[in-house]
Amino acid sequence: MTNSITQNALKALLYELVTLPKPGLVDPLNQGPHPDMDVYTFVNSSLSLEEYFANAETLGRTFTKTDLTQLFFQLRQKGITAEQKMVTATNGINTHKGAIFALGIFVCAESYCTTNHTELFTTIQKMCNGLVKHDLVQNNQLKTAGEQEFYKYGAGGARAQAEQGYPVVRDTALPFLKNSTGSFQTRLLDTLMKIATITEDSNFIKRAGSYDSIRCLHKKAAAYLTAGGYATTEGRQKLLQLNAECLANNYSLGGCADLLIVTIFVALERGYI
Ligand SMILES: CC(C)(COP(=O)(O)OP(=O)(O)OC[C@H]1O[C@@H](n2cnc3c(N)ncnc32)[C@H](O[C@H]2O[C@H](COP(=O)(O)OP(=O)(O)OP(=O)(O)O)[C@@H](O)[C@H]2O)[C@@H]1O)[C@@H](O)C(=O)NCCC(=O)NCCS
Ligand SMILES: Nc1ncnc2[nH]cnc12
Repeated sequence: MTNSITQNALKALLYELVTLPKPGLVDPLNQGPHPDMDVYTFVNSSLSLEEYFANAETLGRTFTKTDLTQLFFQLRQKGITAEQKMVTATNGINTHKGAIFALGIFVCAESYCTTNHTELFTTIQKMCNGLVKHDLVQNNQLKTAGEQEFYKYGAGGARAQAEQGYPVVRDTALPFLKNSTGSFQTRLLDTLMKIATITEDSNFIKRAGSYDSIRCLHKKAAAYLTAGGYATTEGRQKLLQLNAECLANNYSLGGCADLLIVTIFVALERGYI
């Protein structure tokens, strides 16, 4: 039977998916600016990752060396295989590349921490120590959106979050979700928007074509929360407006979605939700 860490990882993917109405993202009512994927594509993608999370969990539990960067590089090999499985399950569509990276790290680290009685975010920092330098500074073939944005703007994207021990999750999203009240939908949507107030989402920046555009997203997400979030009529109106803008301009919040996924995972592990 699948153990609870792996189950919580799968739950986190599905909780994020069914949350609606999410701006710039796929949900059960809307494909947002992602015409090549829908909710079924994400269900197929999520289930294809079960074995990967189980492997990440085993890796964390059985790792005995002191240099935790070796744990990360062993996990990455499994992540590359998981990406191939995801692409097969989705007929070639990139649904969860960012989540394979981020949630894989959280699952592996959580499992390591449970066995070794260490703190989660510090363990992640140790696993990902030097990652930006390894992947971006010493890399002269910058191909992906994240790699090119590092070259153009110095933004470290998904790797920088990991190397810093996910400060967006640790200091902002997780305390926010823990203290939130109301329906699940309201809590998770508001947490997504909280994440969107501060995240340098490389997916959004790539689609918008400029780094400055992310400041505009930060402001709109903050205005939604100031209006009272999803529990208020004004908040809902602002969210629907942002949804429409994302659709019209082809903006995606893929990186924010991944950070919501890992926040949900930790909240489930700690019994906050
Ligand atoms: C380190 C990797 C994640 C590879 O990263 P990449 O170089 O692509 O770097 P980033 O762009 O920085 O991040 C990748 C995805 O991570 C999500 N993300 C973005 N910003 C953040 C952030 N600030 N914090 C956390 N996470 C973030 C986001 O994922 C979502 O968007 C995906 C779709 O986006 P993208 O791939 O750019 O777009 P396309 O497929 O072209 O489609 P369109 O949407 O434009 O149509 C989706 O998957 C969401 O999950 C970022 O995209 C990791 O993959 C890795 O380690 N790779 C290297 C493997 C390797 O080492 N190979 C060599 C052998 S050793
Ligand atoms: N719901 C979603 N829509 C689009 N990209 C995503 N990446 C992770 N979750 C996503």
